[in-house]
Parts: sequence; structure tokens; C-alpha cells
Amino acid sequence: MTEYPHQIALLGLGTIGLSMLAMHLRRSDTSITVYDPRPDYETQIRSTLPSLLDIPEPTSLIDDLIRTSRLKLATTLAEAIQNATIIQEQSPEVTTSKQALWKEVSGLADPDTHLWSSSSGIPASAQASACGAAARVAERLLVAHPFNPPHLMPLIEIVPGPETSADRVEFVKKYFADIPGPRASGGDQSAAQHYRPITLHKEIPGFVGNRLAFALLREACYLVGEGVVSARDLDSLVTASLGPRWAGSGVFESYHAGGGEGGIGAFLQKLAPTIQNVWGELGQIDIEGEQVWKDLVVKQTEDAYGPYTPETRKKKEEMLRDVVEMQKKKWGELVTGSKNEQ
Ligand SMILES: NC(=O)C1=CN([C@@H]2O[C@H](COP(=O)(O)OP(=O)(O)OC[C@H]3O[C@@H](n4cnc5c(N)ncnc54)[C@H](O)[C@@H]3O)[C@@H](O)[C@H]2O)C=CC1
Ligand SMILES: O=C(O)[C@@H](O)C(=O)[C@H](O)[C@@H](O)CO
Repeated sequence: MTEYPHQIALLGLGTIGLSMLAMHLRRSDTSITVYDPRPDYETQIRSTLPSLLDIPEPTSLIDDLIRTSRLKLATTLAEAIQNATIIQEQSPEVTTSKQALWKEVSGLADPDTHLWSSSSGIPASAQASACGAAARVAERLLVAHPFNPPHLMPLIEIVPGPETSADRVEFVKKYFADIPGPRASGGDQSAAQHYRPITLHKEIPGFVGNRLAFALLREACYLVGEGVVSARDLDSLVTASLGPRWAGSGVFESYHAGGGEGGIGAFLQKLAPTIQNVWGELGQIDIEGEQVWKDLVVKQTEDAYGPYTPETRKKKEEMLRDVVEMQKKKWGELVTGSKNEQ
């Protein structure tokens, strides 16, 4: 019996893969083998992982993790998934690429290995469709979709396929719920649960998180393209209203409160004409090809924020840590889902 009960193969060490690596290492019962066809991925790990694990440079962290077999760097896919109990992919968001990857994995991995995809919107059933029934990929594969960066962001959107077995879903929910959170920006770490898996009842392209995010993005792009508001002012409007509101109350709870004594039912009834008028006027823009709005959005965003530097990323991640720690320390009901927790 290995010292580490969870033997994880992480396939793809880009933006999400590196963040997932930091997240998995926060559990003490994991050994992670990583693989990426990119020849320089070890350099990327050595330069990025310490900061994701809140370890100041310089450090022997990576060599210590390798020496204790917590971290292994594979040079082939077969090496990476050998002995894996969990295989998680963070490869490019290309359906055919993920299909080919799972087909290759299914011929090499233990037939009982859990199979997780980090995809932003490609359903597990589509990813498994190139695999033969005998490999039983469809019953083992599910999407565990994170919001960037997964080493900080609590949501894990669990999207099983129609054939994914229920025990696989229960396993992944408990696995992520048990992962300790990052330190708060002040250095201390609250004990409360950090990760909040949400399981969808059925597959839909883009799942829920991105469908909501992309609906807002579409309208935001439309409004900038129409010259109604600048990109920076639209962002400021969001961080001065919807952002703070949604950090404490979601879409439906917020409007339930907005409806007064009658709750959301009264809200929908009272606001129906205005809401319907807006719904009928929402921007119907497309993203493919040359679009005037796209040039405006890109130019105004670049003019407003300049290049997204590591310093900016660090500052924004500190803000995210503080918001999530506030949720955990002061608003436990958000984390546990219990009502009006005292
Ligand atoms: N970037 C984001 O904000 C988020 C991305 N995702 C999803 O995570 C996945 C990865 O996205 P990113 O990390 O942004 O992409 P990325 O482009 O930063 O990293 C992808 C990595 O996969 C490697 N790769 C290519 N083919 C591979 C293969 N056959 N096997 C293993 N690795 C392979 C590449 O060398 C690269 O290092 C995508 O499915 C994406 O939709 C999910 C949530 C957020
Ligand atoms: O917003 C996020 O972090 C995730 O929901 C995503 O999936 C990414 O935005 C993705 O759409 C871009 O790769």
C-alpha cells in the first residue's frame, strides 16, 4: 500500500494545470505525477509553483517534493498514468484533442481509475465518444470545471455525463471538499471548508458558470460596441454593485431580497415590464470574424489596464483571497449552504 492513497496524474501543465498542482499538493495524502508534451514544463513548474503554494523564493520546494515522491515529472503519458488512481486533464480546449487523449489514456490506465476533465465547456460525453464501450470511460469520466485560479477559487463545477456512475460523482465531490484552502492574505488560514463543489443535473455546453459569465460578457461587449459606456466604467460599475452584492448573495437570493415582503415572486411580477423590455433589447452579437465591437473592447481594455503583469496578478489574487476568507469567516452559510447560520 503506497504512502499516498491518492495517486494523481495531471495531464497538461498550463495555466490551470499548474494551479491544480498547487491545489492537490495542499492535501497531505496525494502523490502527483505531471506530464505535458511541452519540453520546458519542468522550468515552468520550478518558476511558478512556489508562488502558487505561498512559498517565498528561493526554495528547495520542488526538489523536496520530488525527493519525497509527492511530485513526479513524467516524460511520457504512459509513465504519467502508471499506478494513477485519478487522472485529471488540463489540455487545450479542443474536443478532438481531448477525445484523442482519453482514447490513449483508456488503453493504458487501470480500468478503475477516476477520470476528470477541467474543460470549460466540453461535456464528458463528447470527450468520451471516441472511446470504445469496453474501456468504460463514459462511466468513469466527468468534468470538474474550475474557475481560474483553482488554487484559490472555491467553485468546482461537477458535470457528470449521462453514463457517469453516481459513486464517481460522490468521490469527486468529497475529494475537492476535503482540500484545505490557501492562506489568507494576512497569513492565517481559516479552518472552514474552502472548496464548494456544485453538481449539475445534466450536461449543457458551457455548463452553468460559463453560460452565466459569457451572457454577461456578451452584453458588456455589446454596450461598449454601441458606445453606451467605456470598458473601464463598465468594469467599475460591476465592482461597485453586482460584484459586492454577489459576493454575499447570489442572483436569486438578491432578487428575493429585492422583492420586499413578497420576495422574488413579487419582484418578478413588479418588474416584469421593465425586465421583458430589456430582455427583448439584449445585444445579439457574434464573436466570430471581424467585429467592430471587438476592436473597441480590446483597445479600451488595453488602454485601461495595460499589460497584465505578475504584480497585477498577485494584487488581484490577494483581493480574491480576502473576499473568499471573508465569506468563510463571516458568512459560513455561503460555504456550508445552511440557512441563516448563527
Ligand atoms: N484558462 C482558464 O481561465 C481556464 C481554463 N480551463 C480549461 O482548462 C483547460 C486548460 O486550459 P489552460 O490551462 O488555460 O490552457 P493552456 O494552454 O495554458 O495549457 C494547456 C497545456 O496542455 C498542454 N498539452 C497540449 N496537448 C496535450 C496533451 N495531449 N496532453 C497533455 N497536455 C497537453 C500544453 O502543452 C499546455 O501546457 C482547458 O480545457 C480550459 O478550457 C478551465 C477553467 C479556466
Ligand atoms: O472564468 C473562468 O475562470 C472559467 O469559468 C473558465 O472556464 C475560463 O474563463 C475559460 O472560459 C477560458 O479559458
